[in-house]
Amino acid sequence: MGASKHADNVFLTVLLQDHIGGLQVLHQNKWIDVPPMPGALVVNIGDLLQLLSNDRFKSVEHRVLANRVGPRVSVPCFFSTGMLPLERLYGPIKELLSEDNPPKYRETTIREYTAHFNDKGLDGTSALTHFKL
Ligand SMILES: O=C(O)CCC(=O)C(=O)O
Ligand SMILES: [Fe+2]
Repeated sequence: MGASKHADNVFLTVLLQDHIGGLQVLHQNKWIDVPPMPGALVVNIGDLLQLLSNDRFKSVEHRVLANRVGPRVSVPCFFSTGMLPLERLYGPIKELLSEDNPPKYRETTIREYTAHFNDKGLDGTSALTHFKL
């Protein structure tokens, strides 16, 4: 199993890796290995937390290389309302906004956001761009 470059379409992901590894994060335009550590959980910021925090927290672009000795098992736990048909709107948290920090994103529902993310596919671009003001 591998995964091409993407950021998660959730608020937060908590990930348990096995000893095989293969997860890489994009840092300063370079792919960096996230070495597996026994008992450690990897916490990834997702696109929705980036949107809520008005870019204060940036979602991490990551990928998984499959060309390692396998088999590989990973257990990601995604924090989101998922596909629940909620009409609730999410946008940059009002308390964080000011004249110097105007909203960078329009409000959206998790349903709309997820639909856009899925339609777009893992083409290496950020789904957030679509919601930028
Ligand atoms: O398997 C992994 O280490 C990460 C998987 C992943 O990026 C995802 O499910 O979004
Ligand atoms: Fe991911």
